[in-house]
Amino acid sequence: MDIIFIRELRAETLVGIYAWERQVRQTIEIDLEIALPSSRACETDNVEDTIDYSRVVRRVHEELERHQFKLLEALAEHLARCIREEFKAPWVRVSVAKLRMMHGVKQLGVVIERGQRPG
Ligand SMILES: Nc1nc2c(c(=O)[nH]1)N=C([C@H](O)[C@@H](O)CO)CN2
Repeated sequence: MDIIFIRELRAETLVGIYAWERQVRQTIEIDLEIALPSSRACETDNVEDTIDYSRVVRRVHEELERHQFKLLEALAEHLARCIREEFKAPWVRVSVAKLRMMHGVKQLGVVIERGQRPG
């Protein structure tokens, strides 16, 4: 199985369970691992045969502009579904973290995996 990864993607978005969090954008950090439907690009050297990670980054920013969530779980689920559907990815791992939300904690967040990880 081949995987593309995107690490430490930072985005500004409205997310949180408290009223103030739905008015003030926060920086979140996203890590993605996305299984490729095939390893064809390793042979063809053609970006059309893989998932273009720059397109994924653009789509993540677009989705975070369009949608607001209370929980990081719901935000992660939305991104996982979007990536699986649009890029035909059989499996994704999505990690979403808030930075320094609590005293003494560098990051808080969730990791979800969706789909079948090819063997
Ligand atoms: N499991 C979760 N717990 C909490 C979340 C969350 O998204 N998932 N969010 C909050 C608040 O919005 C927090 O970030 C503000 O302190 C609390 N717990």
